Amino acid sequence: MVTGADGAPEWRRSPGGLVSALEPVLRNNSGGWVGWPGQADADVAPFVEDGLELHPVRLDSLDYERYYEGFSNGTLWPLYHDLAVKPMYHREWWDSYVDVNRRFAEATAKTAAPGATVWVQDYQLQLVPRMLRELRPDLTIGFFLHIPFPPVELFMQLPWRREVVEGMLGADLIGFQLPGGADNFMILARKLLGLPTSRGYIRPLARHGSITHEGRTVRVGAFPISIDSTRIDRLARSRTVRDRAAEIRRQLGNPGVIMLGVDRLDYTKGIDMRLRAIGELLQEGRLDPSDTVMVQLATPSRERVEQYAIMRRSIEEQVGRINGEYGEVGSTMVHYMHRPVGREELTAFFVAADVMLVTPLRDGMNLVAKEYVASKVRLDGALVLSEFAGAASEFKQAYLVNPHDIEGVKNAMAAAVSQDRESGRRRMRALRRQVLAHDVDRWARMFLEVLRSTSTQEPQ
Ligand SMILES: Nc1nc2c(ncn2[C@@H]2O[C@H](COP(=O)(O)OP(=O)(O)O)[C@@H](O)[C@H]2O)c(=O)[nH]1
Ligand SMILES: O=P(O)(O)OC[C@H]1O[C@H](O[C@H]2O[C@H](CO)[C@@H](O)[C@H](O)[C@H]2O)[C@H](O)[C@@H](O)[C@@H]1O
Repeated sequence: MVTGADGAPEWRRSPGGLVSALEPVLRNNSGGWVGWPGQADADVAPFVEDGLELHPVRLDSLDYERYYEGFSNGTLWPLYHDLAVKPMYHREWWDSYVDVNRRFAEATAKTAAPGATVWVQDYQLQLVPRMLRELRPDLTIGFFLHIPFPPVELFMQLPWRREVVEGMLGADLIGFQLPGGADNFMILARKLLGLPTSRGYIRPLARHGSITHEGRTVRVGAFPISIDSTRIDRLARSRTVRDRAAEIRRQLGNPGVIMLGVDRLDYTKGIDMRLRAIGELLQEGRLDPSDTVMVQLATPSRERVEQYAIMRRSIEEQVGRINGEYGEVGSTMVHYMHRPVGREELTAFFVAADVMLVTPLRDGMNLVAKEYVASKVRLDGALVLSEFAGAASEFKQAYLVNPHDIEGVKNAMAAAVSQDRESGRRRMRALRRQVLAHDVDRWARMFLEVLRSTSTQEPQ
């Protein structure tokens, strides 16, 4: 919820992959959504918006600071993203996390029909499965983690590690993006809680693991999330988007190469390193500033968290430096926008871009990479993709890079810029086949099928 120009509250779609992925799923399953209204201190009664049933849970300003900015994004986010910055451990943040998780569990317990299926989403709500099971043992509960689950040696830093793992174990099925995260969780359940677990590695979608906990069997699996590929493919083919893409090219001065980055402004996304790589390629004469343009769309995110503010300053400085050195009157090298754009506009940027740069240091999946591929209906374009994004496990035909190896990133960018048409088309065709066959609807169906099958099984 945001305050509109006339001072009245308005509803806007939240940025980020979780909402993009789940909106179509809820619509197709006629489910209700229990969530926070997106504005602190707002008292909002349950309502229906654009056909979706929404059940707001109130957060006050202190909850926002301690639970959302604090424990969720100052502790868990960096801890689960390979310590990209130092996680902070504060007892009052943890207390707030427990308190807010309890409120979500209570709101859900009140809302859910007898025997309903509840699907709890993401790291902000890891305690809800257990709390909800205590309140409503009749429910079937799934939990999905959208971000990476770290190796045991990192997770063990968390002072409340036991509580978090036990919280998640309240679910009947715990889903991760990749088998690696699921395996990490299984090892942790064995080592930290001494629980009996199945052996052998987990495979995406097919091979699941199981953990025995308090007389129940908890299933664990990998379910790589995706996008509404058909919708994006259709949007990219529409006249409006194609015309807008052509206009964007013109507005950028019809350069030979348009490079694009689209990210929440987050230190995990590797925006700074991709700018550094561009700066060096220009300096070495491997990119022609008169024929190349970079567009970076950076959606504002978690702006009051200190590390995000630091990152923003550093990125804006880099943009200024590159433009200062290589820009000319009437032709800017890096076009940087720090505001969200509409879905059609975003798709037009994907259609216009010759090279897409997705270089996170660590990322659960990265839906932007999938959206770019789904938008490339003419098989043009090239995707430079970090090996540390979940999407890399499906996108072998991308230009895969290690974002810690700047020379490797520069070489991949240079190769993507100069790829020959036929090999580029071959790569893009293979990427598109993957993303069109594995859409978000399939992801949700697979998860929910396994979840429903758990409610009928006997404990092992
Ligand atoms: N409409 C719109 N969507 C955006 C914008 N920036 C990012 N997104 C969407 O937010 C999602 C980002 O998801 P993902 O790449 O998985 O990374 P996340 O931000 O860590 O969830 C994608 O669906 C993007 O298309 C924007 O400016 N406008
Ligand atoms: O709600 P915000 O704090 O603004 O953050 C936006 C979302 O970011 C994260 O997205 C993750 O989920 C994506 C879909 O599964 C995945 O592709 C991406 O790699 C993840 O970073 C976060 O997990 C969500 O909870 C946030 O809503």
